[in-house]
Order: sequence, then structure tokens, then C-alpha cells
Amino acid sequence: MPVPPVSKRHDKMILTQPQLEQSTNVEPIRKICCIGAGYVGGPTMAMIAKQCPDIEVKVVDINADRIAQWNSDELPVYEPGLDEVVSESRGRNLHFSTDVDQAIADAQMIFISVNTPTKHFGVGAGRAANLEFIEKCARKIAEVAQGHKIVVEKSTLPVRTAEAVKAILAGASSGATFDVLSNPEFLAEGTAVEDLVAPDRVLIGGESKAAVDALVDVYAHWVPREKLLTTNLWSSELSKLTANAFLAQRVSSINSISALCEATEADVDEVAMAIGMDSRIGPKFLKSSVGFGGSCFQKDILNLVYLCEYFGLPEVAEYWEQVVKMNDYQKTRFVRRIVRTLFNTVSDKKIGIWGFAFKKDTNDTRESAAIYICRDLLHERAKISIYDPRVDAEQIRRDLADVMRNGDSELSAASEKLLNENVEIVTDIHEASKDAHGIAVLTEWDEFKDADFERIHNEMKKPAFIFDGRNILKNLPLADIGFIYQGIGFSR
Ligand SMILES: NC(=O)C1=CN([C@@H]2O[C@H](COP(=O)(O)OP(=O)(O)OC[C@H]3O[C@@H](n4cnc5c(N)ncnc54)[C@H](O)[C@@H]3O)[C@@H](O)[C@H]2O)C=CC1
Ligand SMILES: O=C(O)[C@H]1O[C@H](OP(=O)(O)OP(=O)(O)OC[C@H]2O[C@@H](n3ccc(=O)[nH]c3=O)[C@H](O)[C@@H]2O)[C@H](O)[C@@H](O)[C@@H]1O
Repeated sequence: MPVPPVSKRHDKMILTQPQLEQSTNVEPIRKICCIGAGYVGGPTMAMIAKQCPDIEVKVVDINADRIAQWNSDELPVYEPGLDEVVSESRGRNLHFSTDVDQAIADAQMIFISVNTPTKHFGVGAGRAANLEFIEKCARKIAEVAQGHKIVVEKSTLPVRTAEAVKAILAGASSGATFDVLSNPEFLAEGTAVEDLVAPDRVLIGGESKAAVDALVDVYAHWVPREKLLTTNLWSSELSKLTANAFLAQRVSSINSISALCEATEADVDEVAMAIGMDSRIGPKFLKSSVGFGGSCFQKDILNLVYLCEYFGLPEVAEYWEQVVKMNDYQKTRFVRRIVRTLFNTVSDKKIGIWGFAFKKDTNDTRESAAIYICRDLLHERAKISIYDPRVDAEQIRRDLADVMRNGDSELSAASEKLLNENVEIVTDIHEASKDAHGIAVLTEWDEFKDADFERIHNEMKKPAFIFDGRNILKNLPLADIGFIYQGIGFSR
């Protein structure tokens, strides 16, 4: 990655930034396009369309199935409240299409919201972000655009990616001109709509005052001006990685303490409460769990680690890498505890898996802790019966096949046998639990708290164990029913 000299900086709020470069005057934005109709592109653009009826928003993607879903009643993303937001604007000023070229040509402002997964090959494999999709978008824009366009990085990117984007855009043969902004997204899945309606802040990094103002004006339709924070490009890019690293670090920190709690009869929820009441620490993101998942925390920290190594900062890299290692340890520890508790063997024993999504209120399973817990249980020859209220059975099968392949192109015969014979995916919590020796709660779905535990206990093998990877059943009288209950970070 080239490291050009750091250019103009501006770190103040939008209303006080005389140091921004004046560039091409930008007309008020009336046409927006977003490349990438995923978990971020779809909801984010739907919110802009809802809040800005004067702006035409077109979301485009090369994945025709995904676009068809966005145009149907079954949206590809499950998010509370999203159906209403989409249906309010779709067909009015919100459109989903596969015609990427036309959308770029028509738009004044182009968001890039494509995936930036961890690279799995070549230099930086396992750490660096794979930026091929970003680069393809930049090349497509350079090829198609005419006149002046504002290009907005919405995807999470390594710091200084805008330099590469600008260099590619500068090669546009049509003579088109561009401003590049960084506008990272901070929404969390499961609460995307509320996060978009009332964000803690909207961050915009850029060098051209006119372009920054144009994007500020879009958000100012509904976000209070004091929450529109503008910075230089590099601070904006780096703030996104840093925010995710800090959030994940809190989860790994409390999870590390959960192991100590189990060894000492302290209770991690009590410890979290006690430290969280210190206003300097704060109560959020201190919920001990079976480990954080989701498409971003791990990939963004690994990317941060890679960047630190790239810039010759091995101590910093090592510091952040520990957050991911602790998360892996938490998942492994959970399985070991199950095996130990079930008399040191789970071979041929049925374990009911409650929840497969990486958190409640989403159908997303990317990097879900459940994938790795199920893999390790399968390696122990357990028979697993999985129920999740929102995740498709095919998705679960795909995730398990991928993790069992472990980077190889083919499944080994042994893994294939385990997947065929030891995995069932069911549509009901009772089916998952019937004849099971133990239940592992891996996602904190609210409905699990209301289960008919008397019936579940009656239908399980005895002794009946519950391993609660989310501590959501902790306050229920499960011992009175006859269960042996274990959660994370406390002992009973
Ligand atoms: N998922 C989340 O909650 C959050 C994700 N982010 C970041 O936002 C970015 C996007 O994430 P997701 O929406 O989750 O990814 P996603 O995988 O759900 O969606 C990305 C979409 O981009 C499309 N795409 C890829 N290359 C394309 C191209 N050349 N032309 C047109 N479409 C193309 C893919 O087909 C896919 O539908 C990532 O950088 C991620 O780190 C940031 C905040 C939250
Ligand atoms: O860049 C991203 O993709 C997003 O990543 C996270 O959002 P998300 O991964 O959707 O969900 P979180 O609520 O952050 O949860 C992440 C994981 O941590 C776990 N978690 C979270 C909080 C906690 O206290 N304990 C805990 O185990 C969750 O169960 C989940 O598996 C950030 O919260 C968002 O701000 C960011 O935009």
C-alpha cells in the first residue's frame, strides 16, 4: 500500500472548518446511487430515501437474486422495522436495480457499500482486507462517469484506502472529475433502523468543503447538525476500525474476566454491573457471552493488526490481536466445559443448539460463535440439533460445510459423514431438545426465555443440562425443574 504524504487536515465540526479545500461547486444532491445492496447499503439507503423525499436513491448490486429480494415482500435482510422503512419509499424515490452503469451515470453522489472481507490468499492472507470489490467499483465508476461525481466510501476500509480510490478515479478516460469522501457506517445489526434514525454521530471525512457540505446536507434532513462530525479523510477511515476494535475489546475484556469468575465464585454479571456504574467505564458492551461474532469485529481487528504490522508497529499489532485470540479462547472454553460436564464425552450424545445467528434480531450468521461451537462439538462426535427462529436451514448447512472444509476446496469424507449423520436442523425448540443430553444457548433470542421448560425437561435425557452461552436463562428457576444449569462467568 503506498503511503503518500499526509495531506490537508481538518478535525473540527462542519461549521468551523475554514481549512477545507474549496473545490468544484456542488449542486444540492438530488440523485444518489449506492453500489452494494447488503446489510449496510440496503438499510442505509432506505433511511436516506425515507428522510429525503426530494432525493432519488438507487441501490444497485451485481447479485440479481439479492436485488429481486429487495424488490419483493421478503427482504434479504431481517431487521426490526426495516419492512416499513423500505415499503414507505420503494417505487417512490427508492429503487433497487442490477443496472450499475446507468445508476452511476445518473447519480451526483455514489456510495460504495460493498463487502470488504478478510483476504484469504496471497500477501496479508488471514489479516488484510480484500479490497478487490472496492477497486472494481472505483474502476467501474471511472469507466462510466461523466462530469463531476462525489464518491463516498461507506464500506469499512483500511486507513489510506481513499488514496487508491482517488488514483483509480484519476484514470477516468472521459475526463470526469471526482471528490472522495469517507462516511463509515456505525449501525449494528438487529438495531439498524433505530441506529440510522438516531445515530450517535455521523462521521464524514473529506478534503473538499463543497463535497463534505453536500453530504452533510443530506444527513441534515434528519440528523441534528451537532451530530454531524467532519474530519480529515484518514481520521474518518481509521475511526471506523478503531471504534470496532474498542467495542470488541470490551467484549473480550469481560469474557476474559468470566473465566476468572468461574474459577473464583465471583459472578461476571455482578462484576460488569459494579464496574459499569463507574461513569468512566460505562455499562454498555459488558455482557459476557460465548464470544462475539458478526461480519465485522474480527475482520476489522485483523485488518488493524495488519495495518500496524505494515506500518512497522509490531507491539501495537500484538496488543490488538489479543482481542481476537481471547474471543477464540472463549468459544473453545465453552465447548471444553460442555464436554467436561457431560462426563468427558459427547460422542453420540444429542446436544440441542438454541440459536445460530451471531446475535438476536438478525438472520446474519457471519462469524457467528455458533458456527465454531457446532464445529467443535461435531469434532467431538456429538449429534447436534439446531433451531434458530430466523436463519434458513440452507444457510446453516452452508456455514457448517464451510467451517468443516477449513479452507480446502473439498470436504473430507469424515467431515461429510459428520455433516450428514450428526447434524439436523429443526423448526422448533422442542424438536431440538427432545432426547438431548444438553442444550447450548448460543443466541439470545427473547423467545428462548419463554420456553416451556417443564416440557423440555420431561423430554430430555437425564440428567438434563443447559449450557447458557448468553446468560439469558440465569434468573429462571431451572434448578427447581431439575435442570443442571451452567452459564458464562459464574458457578452454582
Ligand atoms: N454488516 C454490518 O452491520 C456493517 C457492515 N459495515 C461494512 O459495510 C460494508 C458492507 O457490508 P455488508 O453490507 O454487511 O456486506 P454484504 O456482503 O451484505 O453486501 C455487500 C454487497 O455488495 C455487492 N457487491 C460486491 N461487489 C460489487 C460490485 N462490484 N458491484 C456491485 N455490487 C457489488 C455484493 O453482491 C453484496 O450484495 C463492509 O465493508 C462492512 O465492513 C459497516 C457497518 C455495519
Ligand atoms: O461495523 C460493523 O459491522 C458494526 O459492528 C458492530 O455491530 P454488530 O456486529 O452488528 O453487532 P454488535 O451489537 O456490536 O454485536 C457484535 C457481537 O458482539 C457480541 N456482544 C456484544 C455486546 C456485548 O456486551 N457482548 C457481546 O458478546 C454480540 O452478541 C455479537 O455477537 C458495531 O456495534 C457497530 O457499531 C458496527 O457498525
